[in-house]
Amino acid sequence: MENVFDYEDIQLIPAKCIVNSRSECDTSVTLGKHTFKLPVVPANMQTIIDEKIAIYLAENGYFYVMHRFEPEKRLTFIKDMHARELIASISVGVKDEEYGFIEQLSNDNIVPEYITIDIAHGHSNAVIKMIQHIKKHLPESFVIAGNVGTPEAVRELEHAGADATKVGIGPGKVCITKIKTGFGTGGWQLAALRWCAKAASKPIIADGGIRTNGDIAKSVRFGASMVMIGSLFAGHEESPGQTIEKDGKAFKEYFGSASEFQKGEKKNVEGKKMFVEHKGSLEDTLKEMEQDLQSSISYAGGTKLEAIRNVDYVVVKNSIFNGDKVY
Ligand SMILES: NC(=O)C1=CN([C@@H]2O[C@H](COP(=O)(O)OP(=O)(O)OC[C@H]3O[C@@H](n4cnc5c(N)ncnc54)[C@H](OP(=O)(O)O)[C@@H]3O)[C@@H](O)[C@H]2O)C=CC1
Ligand SMILES: Nc1nc2c(ncn2[C@@H]2O[C@H](COP(=O)(O)O)[C@@H](O)[C@H]2O)c(=O)[nH]1
Repeated sequence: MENVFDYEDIQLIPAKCIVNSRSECDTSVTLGKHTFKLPVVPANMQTIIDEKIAIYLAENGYFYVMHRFEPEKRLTFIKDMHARELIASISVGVKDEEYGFIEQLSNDNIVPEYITIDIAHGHSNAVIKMIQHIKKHLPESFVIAGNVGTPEAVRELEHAGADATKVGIGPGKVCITKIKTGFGTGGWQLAALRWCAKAASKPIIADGGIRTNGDIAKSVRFGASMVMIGSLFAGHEESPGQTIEKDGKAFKEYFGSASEFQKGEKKNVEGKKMFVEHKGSLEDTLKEMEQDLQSSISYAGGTKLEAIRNVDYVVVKNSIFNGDKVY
């Protein structure tokens, strides 16, 4: 594979501005039958999202994906979201019991608007079978399948019926897949996204490796319809993780879905736990993301996200931070 690069290696090139204020720029995106305020979704991880955050996001026009690590709560969750006239967006795995769960939803006519098949190595017959099972029993649900890192995988999952694919194996902040297995898109996630996007005929969600708000615009430039983010959404007042205090400063836990902390055992561990600085309210982060993305659209010379897709770029090989820390 030629031209391998990652987020920090790229700068997008400005085009002539056509707005008088950044507030004229529209960051909304349509995925399936619904339009959302931002092309950003907090990761479906237990220290990133819970029921309260899901309700907040849905009520305020943001996309969300609930995690799958309390399976017994999913049915009530969908019913509760629908009772509030909000979209229901859940995750499933591929183990035997998940087949029964999908059939139960179908039998009870409970149809989540979005279902994300969330496993580490999504280019597999297990995921293909689950896509087909969901499409057979819940044909109205929009199916996001992942995670993958190659054009072949994108094509196969789309062909099986996935409505969108999720790209990113190993670029996550609490991921240790790249270290423990030697595989993945860690270190070249943006190039992998471009590679996959060229093969895709349906939306792609870029997952993992976003470290700054500018990386959202770069993901859109290289083919993402939506971006899934964990670490930037960890550490908020509302975040589910445990809070600790160290040297008078507050920190919150952020752990991988394949970590020992999530699994409760040391088996096939591919994730770790870290503590991130407490960073105020989720609402402020979402607002800042929107403003930064509006600014990105203005630099792209347009008024909508699509403008970013056509801008030129340069490869600056690890130099955009000029040796500075990110923040
Ligand atoms: N995006 C990423 O880079 C990664 C994300 N994760 C996250 O961690 C969570 C747990 O993922 P996962 O372990 O897949 O979920 P599960 O523990 O639910 O495993 C799903 C199924 O896939 C099998 N499986 C898992 N990994 C592989 C593999 N490399 N090759 C073949 N079969 C495999 C498992 O069997 P068995 O366990 O017996 O092998 C199991 O049957 C998910 O939320 C996932 O998104 C994990 C790693 C990487
Ligand atoms: N390899 C692993 N990847 C994981 C694990 N838990 C979650 N993830 C992935 O990371 C992203 C979030 O990345 P970030 O850079 O924004 O923090 C998440 O959406 C998953 O795809 C894990 O235990 N191991």
